[in-house]
Amino acid sequence: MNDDEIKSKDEISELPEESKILETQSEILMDNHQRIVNIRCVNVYKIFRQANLEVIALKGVNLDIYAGEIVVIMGPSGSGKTTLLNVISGMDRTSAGNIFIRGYDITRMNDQGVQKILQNEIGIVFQFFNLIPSLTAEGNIELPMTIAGKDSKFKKARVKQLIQDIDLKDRAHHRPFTLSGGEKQKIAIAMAFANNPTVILADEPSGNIDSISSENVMNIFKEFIRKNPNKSVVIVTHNPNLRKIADRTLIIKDGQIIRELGKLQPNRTGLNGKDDEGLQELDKIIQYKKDKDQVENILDPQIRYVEYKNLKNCPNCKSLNIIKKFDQDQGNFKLKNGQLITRASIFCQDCFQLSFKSVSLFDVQKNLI
Ligand SMILES: Nc1ncnc2c1ncn2[C@@H]1O[C@H](COP(=O)(O)OP(=O)(O)OP(=O)(O)O)[C@@H](O)[C@H]1O
Repeated sequence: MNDDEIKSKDEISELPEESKILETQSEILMDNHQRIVNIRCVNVYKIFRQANLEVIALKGVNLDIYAGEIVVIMGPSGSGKTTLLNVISGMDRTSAGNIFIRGYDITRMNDQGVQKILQNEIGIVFQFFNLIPSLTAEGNIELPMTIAGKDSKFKKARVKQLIQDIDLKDRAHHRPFTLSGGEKQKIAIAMAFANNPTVILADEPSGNIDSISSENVMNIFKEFIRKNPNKSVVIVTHNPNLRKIADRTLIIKDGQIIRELGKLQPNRTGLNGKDDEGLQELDKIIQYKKDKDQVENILDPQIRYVEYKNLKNCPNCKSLNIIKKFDQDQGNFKLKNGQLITRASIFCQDCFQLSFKSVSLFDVQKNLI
């Protein structure tokens, strides 16, 4: 069944006053190539403030997600992926910038308007499934429709269709604790589809399931877009396998989209193949962050001096009377030819010269005592 057959005109007229005004103001968004834009972020900022601490989680994100697309968002831990999904869904408010969902600017809506958009236009797949333990698979799938006020005849037909779509007929009456991770994830996806949203947002949908279930999840998303070419799926993940179904992959780092990768070519050797330049670059970024964290852990600011075996003498006067340490200033880690380069400083207690030497992370790890 094509999901568009389900959404009635009445549902649109149910939208609150404020969003109705916006609907008449904003036509369907199109880009320069006449593609329909289901999600548009314009210079989006999100700043978290806690006491004196300020974290800029999103720093001016601009993006368009088109109808018929599956877009994967990847990036190192803490780069802003979940924050981006949260502001797109309206679950969290932006600090600045605009977000349009199917033409509605949700940043200009009151909470009631955003809530309606969230109910009608957006389906969210959570990493930890978020199922109600006391309800059966069917009961969980029905829940978003009950919240949206759908009548029982509609709900019954829709649940039946969704259970069939996710191939879980024999588990329909089971409660979540009797289901596998993969089955729970399928139900979570059916819940996201329930109200026939324009946009599906999934946060690490393969995070807590095995690889076969992960393939199933990919197939469900692919099938959803094939049947509904006017809809979009956005997936945040660390799992490069999900790129297999992505039309585009956006790389986010430090709250900014820094790169866009296209569709994986079927003739390429594989996800980690030498020829997948973009993914290699992503690996480097993720590895860089991991290595940087690791170095920062080793270089505990409380421990000011670390011994570096390779440096025996002062480069200036060759004295052995030297103090060696790694420079821990922020920004002193660089990625060069795939190696994380940091800086060792050598202070000579005879000639009082301070010298520096670039060392790779490999050397740091090997030579630290
Ligand atoms: N509620 C919050 N209060 C304060 N800081 C937050 C909050 N939520 C996120 N952050 C910070 O914002 C930044 C981005 O976090 P976010 O969870 O979006 O990253 P992520 O890319 O999804 O990470 P991961 O891959 O580990 O899930 C991080 O520095 C995080 O600590």
